[in-house]
Amino acid sequence: MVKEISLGVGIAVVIFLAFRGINLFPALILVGIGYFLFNIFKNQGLGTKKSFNTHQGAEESFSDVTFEDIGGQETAKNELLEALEFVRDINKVKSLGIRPLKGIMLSGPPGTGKTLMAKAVARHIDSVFISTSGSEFVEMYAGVGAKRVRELFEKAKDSAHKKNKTNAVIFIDEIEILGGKRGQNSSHLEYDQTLNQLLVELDGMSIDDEINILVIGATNRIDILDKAILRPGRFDRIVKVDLPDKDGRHKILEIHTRDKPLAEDVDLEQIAKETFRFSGAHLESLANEAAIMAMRANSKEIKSSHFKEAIDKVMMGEKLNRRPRQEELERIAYHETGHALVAEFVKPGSVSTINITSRGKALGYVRHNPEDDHYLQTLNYLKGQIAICIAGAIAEEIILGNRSTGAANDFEKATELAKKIIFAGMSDLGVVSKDHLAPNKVQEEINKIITAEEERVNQWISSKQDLILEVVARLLEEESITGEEFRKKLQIK
Ligand SMILES: Nc1ncnc2c1ncn2[C@@H]1O[C@H](COP(=O)(O)OP(=O)(O)OP(=O)(O)O)[C@@H](O)[C@H]1O
Ligand SMILES: [Zn+2]
Repeated sequence: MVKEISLGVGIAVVIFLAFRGINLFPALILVGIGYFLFNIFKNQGLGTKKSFNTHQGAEESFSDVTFEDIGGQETAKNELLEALEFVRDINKVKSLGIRPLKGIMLSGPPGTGKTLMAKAVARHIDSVFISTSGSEFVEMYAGVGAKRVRELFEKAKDSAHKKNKTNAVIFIDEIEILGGKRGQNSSHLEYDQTLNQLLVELDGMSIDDEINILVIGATNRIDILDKAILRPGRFDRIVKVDLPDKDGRHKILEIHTRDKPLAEDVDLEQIAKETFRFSGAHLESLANEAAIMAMRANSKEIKSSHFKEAIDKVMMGEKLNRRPRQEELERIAYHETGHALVAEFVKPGSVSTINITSRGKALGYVRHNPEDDHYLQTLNYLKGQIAICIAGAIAEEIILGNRSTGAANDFEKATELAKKIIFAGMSDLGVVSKDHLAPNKVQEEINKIITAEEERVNQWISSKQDLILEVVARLLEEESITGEEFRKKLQIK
């Protein structure tokens, strides 16, 4: 309606000016500018009714997730529960004059259960749960983001009122999008206002408010957050959520298979061992994929073999349609067998599967039986890992006479490992500082470390060429070979 009126007025002005014999050009420009401004106001929500809607991106729900539904993450869960005492015991907190808990920052890689935790928190303190994402606040027009932040907090209070609750949890996923460092360049002006508004809301919250709001942010880039957001009285609890360890993976698998018919031969602990570096989201998808494999095989139960297939699928993505040429496959087989052989030398019993079926990005792969997760790495361990990394290329070289580009990634990894040795003070350079070591010195030492490993690997591979030929023949036939079978052949040779 407003739009029609303003257009009408514009046209009337133009006609009037035309009658007066005045040059139309400036008038048209004026009308244009008017129309442009009108649109800006409209989008800012000053011109039309629509804008008074509450923030559309935020979703309100009641959370039925409990802390029991979250596998592993014991440290994170305990930290959260401890922090929540403050919310549950609000009267004590008040009487002692303790600063109320306003914000918690969950920091960690994708798929590790940050959203689940926020939901469990909401349930634990019996509150409404409003969730949104940092990306919802990014708009072209100045002020829109800030307005949405205001609306978000209004909505939280409103919902709590309507549901007769005294607590509300606001969950902001990907908070780094709106809470990134301010003032880095002028186009960040919009984010600045949005972030400022969030800080204003947090600072404005008081222990005497009728509704207690707890804001939970989640990010996998805590390094790029504006420091202001993490200050006391804002998101001053940082809870780290890591990839699950073996035990955690086991518990997560139990959670996601509790309603599924598992066959006798399924050993969740073994699966947990084989899914090193899987996130909770990967494990959830693994359980689902295994069930799909069982359905395809017309099986009423999910068997160990279905899990094995599902692990490969989740790990490497869908099988590619394109089958590599025979000579390419052969090269891949030599390469992977090289990795596997050295892995067995470095740590007997560590190979779980060798596979040359091309899946996802990697052409072939060796799956390792990961040992217990460990947090400290010895020099011998790191050297062994370097040897395993470069073994693929060396096998190609010894047997086929040259290396290929397929090993580029392996060498990158080997270089990283060598750097770890150097900067942990475990190389011949002794204890060194990153800042004071000339790059060519570092490179020299990297070369030295890798060359020493190349010698070991050369010997190992040269001494087992017969075995490698045999395994490769088998791989070309069957596409994969199990660790047990591989070790049997290794013992005979
Ligand atoms: N610790 C866990 N226990 C049980 N299930 C989990 C766990 N972690 C993740 N999951 C599963 O993965 C799914 C995705 O997890 P969630 O969305 O909580 O991760 P997130 O850390 O918020 O990820 P993102 O950073 O990508 O938003 C969950 O719905 C759940 O099925
Ligand atoms: Zn490789």
